[in-house]
Amino acid sequence: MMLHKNFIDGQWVAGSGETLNINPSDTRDVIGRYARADRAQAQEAVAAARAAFASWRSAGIQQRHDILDHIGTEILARREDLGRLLSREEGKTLPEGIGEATRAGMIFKFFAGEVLRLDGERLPSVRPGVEVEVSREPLGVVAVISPWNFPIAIPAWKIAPALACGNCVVFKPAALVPGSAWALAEIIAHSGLPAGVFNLVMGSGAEVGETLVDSTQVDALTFTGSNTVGRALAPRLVGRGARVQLEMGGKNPLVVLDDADLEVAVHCAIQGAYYSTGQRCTASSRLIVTAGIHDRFVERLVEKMQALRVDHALKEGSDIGPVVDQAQLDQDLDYLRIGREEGARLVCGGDLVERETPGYYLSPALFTETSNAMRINREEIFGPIAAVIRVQDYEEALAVANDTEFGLTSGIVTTSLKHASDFKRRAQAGLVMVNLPTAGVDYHVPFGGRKGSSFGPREQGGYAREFFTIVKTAYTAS
Ligand SMILES: NC(=O)c1ccc[n+]([C@@H]2O[C@H](COP(=O)([O-])OP(=O)(O)OC[C@H]3O[C@@H](n4cnc5c(N)ncnc54)[C@H](O)[C@@H]3O)[C@@H](O)[C@H]2O)c1
Ligand SMILES: O=CCCC(=O)C(=O)O
Repeated sequence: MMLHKNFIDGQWVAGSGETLNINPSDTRDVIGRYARADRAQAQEAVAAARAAFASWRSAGIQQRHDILDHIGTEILARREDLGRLLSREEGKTLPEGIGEATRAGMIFKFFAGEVLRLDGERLPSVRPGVEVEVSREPLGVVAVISPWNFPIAIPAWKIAPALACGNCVVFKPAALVPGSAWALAEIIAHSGLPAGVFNLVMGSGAEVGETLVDSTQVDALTFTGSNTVGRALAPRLVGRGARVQLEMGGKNPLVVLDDADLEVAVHCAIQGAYYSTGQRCTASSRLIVTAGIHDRFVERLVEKMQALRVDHALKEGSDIGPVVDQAQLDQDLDYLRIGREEGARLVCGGDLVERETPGYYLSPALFTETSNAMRINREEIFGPIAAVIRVQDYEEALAVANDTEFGLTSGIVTTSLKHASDFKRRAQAGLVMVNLPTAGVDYHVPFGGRKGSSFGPREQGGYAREFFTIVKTAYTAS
């Protein structure tokens, strides 16, 4: 089996060890061998990025555009294969895997366009005979640290804007999903980028991640992952004057009001809570339902849940793939136990499921009779588990929805324009969804949360430049 190497300063290099990645739908299936970088290699990657910065920052915008556009074209041309690899490695179903690969391609295309739209301002000065220009400059070396659950789209929405704005990149993917990261890196490596502008270092958070975080040659870190890790890293970057952007967990509410269309409500709950095995930062884990529709909603939801097929991610007809690995499965099972101990009623799912292939299969689970104070409603589970919280009216629903330390996405299902408009104004979240699942976002508009979910400027869309550039104000005597 070929060893997939790290990419440093334009060269493919072996690491100090190697990692095997395993298919969570079939644990007998070893996907590949991946080089594991150590501290020294992470430092070499940073040094290469630093050395490449001077010329990349002044590369013409046509060259930058063409390279990003080429990467996007290549990803789109290979989306079926990339999607298959992603699904085999992460466990989301094949349509979801191909969808994510497609999204990554579109992101590179979008940021190719952004290269041409990076604008500045020319303003009159308050002093006669003086002109003012406001321009944007790249930051330097950007470290990209990403999680396992969107192994190609999240790296894409960090790497593409970083390069578009003229930065050099050192990319450290999550250790569970080196395959998708390596495939993306291989496309980037063949795109015509000068050596050192983009570097891939696969390895552990404790070794490679920590090295990037503490390197004084790294000017910015864009991180997506858990709150525990993100919050611990941020002060170290801020402390040495580096920029940091964190996208972290969620405990996203979906409010269902009495006047909701029942089928829309159930569709949003199924999609938001269980697709991608519930392993999305945007997943709906708290279903906040008013009393008048509560019983009908639960009954119909359980009916639909029972029809979901949990099976091998690559099998046609699978709605939900496996949990990503044993550690995440243990966490899910722990929360199922905690929910029961807290007095919640498990009305559906939560069973380990046996299929033709040995994998981490868990049937989608629903708790009812829960309160917002329970741990299952306060802590991110990150699996196919949701809990219903019964409330009396809209005001109570809104208060419960906002009563969380997180604030990534918040959804409502209603036919009332008044409540929908009010919810859009008062939901304490970075993303608000009306009659749509809480998960599933566009690639050309800002993405990010509030409160404990995020820190720093938004990712994606034109807003991405706020993080990846620094503003300069120049005064000229005319
Ligand atoms: N808000 C968002 O946009 C978003 C998107 C996807 C996932 N997430 C969150 O990600 C989490 C799941 O992903 P995960 O388990 O990979 O998260 P994680 O925090 O364990 O790891 C994320 C990344 O950080 C690295 N890392 C770990 N320890 C490190 C350290 N000490 N120093 C530097 N790097 C370190 C990991 O190797 C990995 O690459 C969930 O909490 C989920 O909500 C958030
Ligand atoms: O897991 C975080 C990203 C979620 C996302 O991109 C989506 O819901 O579409």
